[in-house]
Amino acid sequence: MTLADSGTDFSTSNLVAVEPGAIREDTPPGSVIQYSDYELDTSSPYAGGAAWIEGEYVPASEARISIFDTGFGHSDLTYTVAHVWHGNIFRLADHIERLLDGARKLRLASPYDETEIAEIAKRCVGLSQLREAYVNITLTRGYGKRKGEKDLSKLTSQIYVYAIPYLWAFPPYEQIFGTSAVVPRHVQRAGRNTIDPTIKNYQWGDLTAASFEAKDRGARTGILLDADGCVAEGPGFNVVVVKDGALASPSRNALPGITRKTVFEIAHARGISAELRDVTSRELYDADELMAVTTAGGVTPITSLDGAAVGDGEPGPITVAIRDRFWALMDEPSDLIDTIRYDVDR
Ligand SMILES: Cc1ncc(COP(=O)(O)O)c(C=O)c1O
Repeated sequence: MTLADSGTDFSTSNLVAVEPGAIREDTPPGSVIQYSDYELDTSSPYAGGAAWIEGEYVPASEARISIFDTGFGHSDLTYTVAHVWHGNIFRLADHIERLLDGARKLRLASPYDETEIAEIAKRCVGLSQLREAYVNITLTRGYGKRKGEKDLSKLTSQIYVYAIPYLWAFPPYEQIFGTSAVVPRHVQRAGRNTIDPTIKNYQWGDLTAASFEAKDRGARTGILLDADGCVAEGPGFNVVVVKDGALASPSRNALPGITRKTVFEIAHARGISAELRDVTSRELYDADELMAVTTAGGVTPITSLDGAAVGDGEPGPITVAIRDRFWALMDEPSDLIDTIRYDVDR
């Protein structure tokens, strides 16, 4: 399938939402990515999306936060996005650990501990009834008693959580058939001495500019370099290069992605070398295979870079093997997954 005949409108957002009201995206028949077959009980106001805002569960459509929250005004926050697949939430503890590590670097105190955050997240999913969900946990510096308070010591931090139908950075058909990327000419990824990209944050100015440039140049997404010309990351994903059977991904100016961690573990379990290190732009263009890896897009083969084929222009064997193993993990009992309880009182 080419991108042109997929029928998708490649709007400027890097996330591809399912149809309004729908809870499933079309997936290629027989592929490893298949939604659960179930119906929502729409008598519950939480059906299809639930949020936790200031100590209360609310239907996602009613979730509102204060305009005075410095998360909004100054992007003074950190967040994570975990996913639920076939009723199992994946690596929630790792997501919360990364969230709280980021908070520590920002000197941002969490109002809840790991266990409490995990319970809230799982309950949002349970209430939503979604077997496949996108789960956002955002920790902001919050707001003060005085409207627009800027004295950081007078702000009360907040945690907001929501579970909604899956939002794909790379929808299933791109994960199966491949996608296209460009290296932006006009923007670089913020470096660690600016807005530290290892702390997951809503500063998306550079990533959004890259998405626009990619669209202008007829590609699906962008792979940003850093100020040294080394590979950083893309709008919502880590980049993994494959050369001569070995994997490499940038050790700096990129988020320590949970999906990338999983990809590396899968590789190591198969005796494939996988290394975090500087990756030069030359290595990007010389790669045998390229992967975009993210919670919101699994393991997606990038089959075209700056209009030229990557390798032979088809999803490569290592990428495909890792992608399939990644999705298989969602159904295997292990300490990577937690089964959601959907039977709790609504
Ligand atoms: C900028 C950026 N890099 C990388 C990733 C991938 O991280 P993860 O695998 O933890 O979802 C994301 C996820 O959304 C991201 O926003």
